[in-house]
Amino acid sequence: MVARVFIDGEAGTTGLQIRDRLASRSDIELLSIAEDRRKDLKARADLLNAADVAILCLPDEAARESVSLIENATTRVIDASSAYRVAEGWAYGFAEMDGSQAATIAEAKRVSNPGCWPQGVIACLRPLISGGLLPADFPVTVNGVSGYSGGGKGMIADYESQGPAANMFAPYALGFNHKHLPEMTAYTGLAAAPLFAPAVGNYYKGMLTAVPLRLDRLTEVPTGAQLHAAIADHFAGQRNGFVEVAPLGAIERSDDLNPQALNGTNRLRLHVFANDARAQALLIAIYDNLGKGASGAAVQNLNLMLGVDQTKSLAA
Ligand SMILES: NC(=O)C1=CN([C@@H]2O[C@H](COP(=O)(O)OP(=O)(O)OC[C@H]3O[C@@H](n4cnc5c(N)ncnc54)[C@H](OP(=O)(O)O)[C@@H]3O)[C@@H](O)[C@H]2O)C=CC1
Ligand SMILES: CC(=O)N[C@@H](CCC(=O)OP(=O)(O)O)C(=O)O
Repeated sequence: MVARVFIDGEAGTTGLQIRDRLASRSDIELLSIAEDRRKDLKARADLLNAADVAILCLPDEAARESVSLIENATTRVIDASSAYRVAEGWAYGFAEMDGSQAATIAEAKRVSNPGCWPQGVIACLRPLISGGLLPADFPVTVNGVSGYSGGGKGMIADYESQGPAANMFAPYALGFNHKHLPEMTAYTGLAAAPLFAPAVGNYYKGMLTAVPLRLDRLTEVPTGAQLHAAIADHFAGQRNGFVEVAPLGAIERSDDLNPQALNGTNRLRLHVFANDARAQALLIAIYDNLGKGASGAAVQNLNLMLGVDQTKSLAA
């Protein structure tokens, strides 16, 4: 069967990348909107209702509008915005998050694609909190750097107009109220929001999240080997998953800790570093903010929903 897919927001950064990934697929018919009617409610409503799956690559408010325009019971939705990440009735589209999440996504009518930042943080912390190595009320700080494409067309234009003169490393969200905090908190299993201090680098795409841990606060201090084993075990059972765990403390190539190392792929790689004598550890995740952080994850979720037994190449 050929599935009809409409990408609402197909001219944006995420939408274009999804289009590129689906263009050569013979099992998918892409429904496209005329350039001059991209924001026309009637034209969007017609295509949203004609689609088997609608992928929303829009600002939050426009994504909510698209959902409200769907009048039939058959159109399934993948929303790339942050409108529905912790909403009732929506499956969170991080397939490797738990053993059962891929099946939940496969059955869902409404899937919310994760934000780019939370996936790395959830991948690092969820196994440790659910495995009892860290308590839910552990005081967590998250740092990270993203390429400027994370800010969409507006930020891309801004950085590209400045070129090398643009800020190399610009911390932001300094009111500590970033829009990803609710999903980061909910799916890590933390009792309260972490202190999240992200930054944008002067490069196009690629992301690194870092969670430093002061373990000396705990009565039972896990070793680096125990932290690493809990994370590695958590992801060991993935079927066709894209999360990989580097050996404990391993930096095998100089490029391993480069935020751009997995650009152009749907992979997400985790690293654990530790000093047991000091009871300190650092958890790092590396991935492409436009790959596993957005378009790659959306295509992975689409494949699950369509029952495509995906190979690495289908999402990457
Ligand atoms: N970039 C990233 O790394 C990630 C982005 N996301 C999320 O995905 C969504 C899309 O982001 P991104 O692609 O970066 O954003 P862009 O700004 O690059 O693209 C958004 C697109 O939506 C279009 N649009 C805006 N309002 C409407 C409307 N009312 N009707 C129809 N089209 C509309 C815009 O039109 P126009 O071209 O005229 O501006 C634009 O083409 C956002 O919610 C974003 O937060 C999620 C994960 C990562
Ligand atoms: C560098 C940069 O600005 N990144 C964006 C996140 C991109 C993303 O994941 O967006 P959604 O949650 O809307 O899907 C930000 O921090 O707001």
